[in-house]
Amino acid sequence: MSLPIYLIGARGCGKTTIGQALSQALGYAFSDTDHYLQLTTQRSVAEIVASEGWDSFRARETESLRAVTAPATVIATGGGMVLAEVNRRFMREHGQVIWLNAPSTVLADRLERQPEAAQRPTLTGRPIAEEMSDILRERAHLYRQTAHHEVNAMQAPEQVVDQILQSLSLARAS
Ligand SMILES: Nc1ncnc2c1ncn2[C@@H]1O[C@H](COP(=O)(O)OP(=O)(O)OP(=O)(O)O)[C@@H](O)[C@H]1O
Ligand SMILES: O=C(O)C1=C[C@@H](O)[C@@H](O)[C@H](O)C1
Ligand SMILES: [Mg+2]
Repeated sequence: MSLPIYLIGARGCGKTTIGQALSQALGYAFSDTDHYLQLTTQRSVAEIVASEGWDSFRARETESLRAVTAPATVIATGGGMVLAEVNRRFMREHGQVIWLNAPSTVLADRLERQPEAAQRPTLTGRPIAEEMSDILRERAHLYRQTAHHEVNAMQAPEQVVDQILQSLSLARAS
């Protein structure tokens, strides 16, 4: 049985972009916990947070992780999935976990180009460059301790996918 592959990392590191390409390369299904929540609630992340608050969003996020977990599936997780110990343990126990790592300056640049504010509401109210620097400082150790493999997410998407395949000793399906 092929274990699920979880992609973790901060906003803008490419979990959705790389996850879709990786799933195609492997012939796996693709799921995204943020998209799953959007579909099942018919609300954006920003709307859920505005009406219920972050704690409720985080609880829903934990449910979404369990709901999308399936064999032969690449799962793009929300940037804050690693905050809860229960989520960190679940991912390590149920699959292979990949951290897409890039400096905060690169992440902030990508998010400035494509903010998608409905799915990425501000976490701190601070300018994006400062926020991403703070977020990585707070979370880097959680991404590191949760991941089985760390991949350089500054490379072109095709190279990121190849590095993940090499890390997992998996060949491309085609
Ligand atoms: N390796 C890459 N090189 C250049 N640009 C990239 C790369 N990966 C992703 N991007 C771009 O960065 C932006 C954010 O990517 P994406 O939405 O996949 O990130 P994410 O990790 O899923 O973010 P979130 O946690 O907010 O869902 C997109 O505009 C995407 O095209
Ligand atoms: O880094 C975070 O805490 C978040 C990342 C996004 O994927 C969304 O899950 C949400 O905007 C929160
Ligand atoms: Mg995403």
